[in-house]
Amino acid sequence: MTATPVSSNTEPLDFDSLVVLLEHVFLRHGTSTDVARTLALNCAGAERDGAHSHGVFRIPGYVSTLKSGWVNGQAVPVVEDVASGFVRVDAANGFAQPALAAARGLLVEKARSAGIAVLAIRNSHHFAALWPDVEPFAYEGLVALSVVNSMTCVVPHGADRPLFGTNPIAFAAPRADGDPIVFDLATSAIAHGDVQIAARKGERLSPGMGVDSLGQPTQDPKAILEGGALLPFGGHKGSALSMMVELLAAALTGGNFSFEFDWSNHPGAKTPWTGQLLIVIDPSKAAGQSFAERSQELVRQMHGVGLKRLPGDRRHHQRAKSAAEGIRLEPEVLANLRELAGL
Ligand SMILES: NC(=O)C1=CN([C@@H]2O[C@H](COP(=O)(O)OP(=O)(O)OC[C@H]3O[C@@H](n4cnc5c(N)ncnc54)[C@H](OP(=O)(O)O)[C@@H]3O)[C@@H](O)[C@H]2O)C=CC1
Ligand SMILES: O=C(O)C1=NCCCC1
Repeated sequence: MTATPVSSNTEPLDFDSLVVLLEHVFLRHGTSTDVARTLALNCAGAERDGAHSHGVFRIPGYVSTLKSGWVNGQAVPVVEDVASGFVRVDAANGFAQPALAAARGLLVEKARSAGIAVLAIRNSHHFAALWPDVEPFAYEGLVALSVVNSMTCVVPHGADRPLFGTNPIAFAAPRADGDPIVFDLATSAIAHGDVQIAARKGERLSPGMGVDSLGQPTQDPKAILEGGALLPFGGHKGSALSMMVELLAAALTGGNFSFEFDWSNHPGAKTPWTGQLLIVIDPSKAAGQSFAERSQELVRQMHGVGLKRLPGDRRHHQRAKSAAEGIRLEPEVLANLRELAGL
């Protein structure tokens, strides 16, 4: 690894320098070089794209989790070729992204030959944004959908206690002109990371996002974090989607439901120990070569009815801005990263 020196002032960082800095942090806290590289690219990519709830904000959580012994930063995923359209990976109590990386080649090969392929990851920890897992498939002309479950903090619609995780769903599809169509959303009214950020900033949340420890509606993020819980987005509809994520990411993969793991013996552990499912489709097997044209037509029509912003537009705008101007971190955030990296 060639480390580009990272300055200690508030000058913006280029992407590669941020990746190297984060690699140092992961390596210093016991991950293998492959895992360090994979997680550093993922986390720096989120920061570059302005996905702040899953950018460098997450690094202290990764570090405390690695220190706690909850996750194996050196895990070597075990890939199983189980059927013509099915790949299974045991992440071996490691992170989900290296498990996806290990199975990716086989997954794409199967999707291209069978038209569709499923990747079931179990025994894995996902602490990141989900869009980086699906977006690259769309740049290769494939459609991808992924779900991952997290930790119990969401009250199912109509229930009175939390059970589900914040359980995101990410989708990516190619289009003829421009970047792929990508969305990535928590099935809770707000991601847990954004509640933490709001609590730190002393901001109040919009109504309908969470309840306090007595189950009463609250807009105070601290009340949600200290014994309270989140609500699903869209009432019974988001709740049904969150239930689906539990079924696909945990029951179908052999991973834990959000309520099944107990990290109480690992103080500092933050990463949910669950599962993840990916479905990859080769659209050329269905609609022929026309899919990207058809998705472009849909975008054209959406713009035609006055839509200014598609899901993913903000990220791509921020990505271009970061490429032109660099990635700006708060001085204390940068200082903390350098300290964690031992630089
Ligand atoms: N690993 C895990 O277990 C978990 C991870 N997460 C992650 O948290 C992140 C944040 O999730 P969440 O807070 O739900 O995301 P947001 O609500 O911020 O955004 C959800 C999606 O909607 C798009 N979007 C937002 N506002 C608009 C708008 N006004 N018009 C059009 N599109 C819009 C976003 O695009 P754009 O990105 O361009 O703004 C994005 O694709 C995700 O990356 C998710 O994967 C969440 C829960 C658990
Ligand atoms: O923001 C969230 O919600 C989560 N992100 C990472 C994993 C735990 C839940």
